[in-house]
Parts: sequence; structure tokens; C-alpha cells
Amino acid sequence: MSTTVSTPVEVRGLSRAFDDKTVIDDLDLSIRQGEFVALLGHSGCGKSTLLKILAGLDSETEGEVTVPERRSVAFQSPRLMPWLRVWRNVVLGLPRSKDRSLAERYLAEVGIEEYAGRWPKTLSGGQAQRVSLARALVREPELLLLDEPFGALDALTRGRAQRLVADLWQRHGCSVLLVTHDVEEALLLADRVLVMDGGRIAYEAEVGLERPRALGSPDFVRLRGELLHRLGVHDASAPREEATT
Ligand SMILES: Nc1ncnc2c1ncn2[C@@H]1O[C@H](COP(=O)(O)OP(=O)(O)OP(=O)(O)O)[C@@H](O)[C@H]1O
Repeated sequence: MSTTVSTPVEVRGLSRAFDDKTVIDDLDLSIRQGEFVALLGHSGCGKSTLLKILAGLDSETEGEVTVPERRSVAFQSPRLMPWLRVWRNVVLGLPRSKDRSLAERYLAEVGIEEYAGRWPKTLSGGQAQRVSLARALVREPELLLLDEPFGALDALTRGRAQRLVADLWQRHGCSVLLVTHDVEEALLLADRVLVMDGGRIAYEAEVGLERPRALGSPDFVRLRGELLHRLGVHDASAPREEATT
């Protein structure tokens, strides 16, 4: 893997095998500067493996991967250190790891600066996920990697967290790769939605809808139908033809 400053993501001919099982197979992927890309695909198709390779937490078996030097990752589980107060979790591992005001600045960005002095166990799931986002953002990433960050949240908290991420992305201008199982989430947030299958990007859709996006708009419904079709999922909300006898 090579890293560059201010370069979009470029992946060429990436393969990753575990023992004799190929999970990623000759995959190509480009992400433009500042682009928000969502990655869909069936469970076990290799989404997290791809994200981990981009994060530098796993390595490729073959291929070329170029990513920005400054990149951060947030997972479905916030993975906070229980023995550190919230603000210390945010700046953990940074040269400025004693700078509470730096942590508070980013906790304010995600709307929870008042929790800086709390212990992680006293936070709700949504609050802990915000801390995880603050920890990712304090590194001022050029690439933000999100692995189902809203998967464990209830619907209301999830909606709020999605709006927060859309807002943070617009403010920070970083590139984002969001792994999700949720077609609507992908279409609400992303510029481009990719479907992974057979170890590659099997399909992609440019979303091209104005933000903020409306779930029920005809273009949204059409794109959702296309993506569900690609995923081999029946769209239960699609209008049905009246049965004729
Ligand atoms: N460290 C590992 N060792 C062995 N096999 C692994 C390892 N990591 C992932 N795999 C396997 O690679 C395949 C892809 O896993 P991955 O977690 O990337 O899928 P995913 O698309 O993110 O799935 P999900 O949507 O369920 O999170 C799975 O079959 C998984 O068992």
C-alpha cells in the first residue's frame, strides 16, 4: 500500500484471500476527492475486508492500493476505552493527547461537548457513536471510513446520526466510504453507491439527487428499486400492478 497527501483513493487489481478462500478478487475502485461513496453487498461479500485494507488494518494479497495519509475509521461498535474519560478517548494516540480543549472542540462538532468528562459506560449507544465520530474527525482525515456506524442504533437515533454525518462531510470536505446494509441510508447520503459481489464492484449507481433527499421522491424510489434488484432483494414498498382476473 502507498499513501499520498491529498490523493483520492485508487485501488487496482486488489485481491485478498484468507487461507485458500478468495474474498476480494481483482477489485478496482476509485474515490474522488471529497466524494461520498456507499458500499452495499450481502453479508460476507468482503465489504469490511476492503474497508480494513483501506484503513491499513489488513493488507492486500495482491494489487495496488493508494490512499491518503490522513484517514480515520469508525466501526459499528464505538470501541471506546472504558478506563478513559470521553475526552481522553477522543484524543487518544495523538501527539496532543492531553489537550482537553481540542477534544471538546470535536465533541462540540458532534453535539455532545457536555459529555467530555464522563466515563464511556454512562453514554447511550448514540452518544458513544458520536464520540467515535469525534475521535475519527479530530485526526482531520482526508478519507473517512465508516463500517456500518449506525447499524446498532434505533431508527430515530439513526436518522439523527445520518444527518450529522451528512453535515460533517459537507463541512469537512473529506472523502467518505460508508459500508452499510441499508439501501435507503446509502441513497440518502452518498454521491455514488457501489454493490460488491463476487469479490468485485459488480454495479454502481451515481445518485445525482439534490440534498437533502426525500425518501419518497420518484428518482429515489427508482434508484432504490434498481439497487434492491441488483442485490436480489424484493422491494416490498414498490407499487404493485392491480391483479386482473
Ligand atoms: N481475519 C480473517 N480470517 C479468515 N477469514 C476472514 C477474516 N476476515 C474476514 N474473513 C472472511 O472473509 C469473508 C468476508 O468477510 P467481511 O467481514 O469482509 O464481509 P462483509 O461483507 O463485511 O460482511 P458483513 O456484511 O456480514 O459484515 C467472510 O467469509 C469472512 O468469514
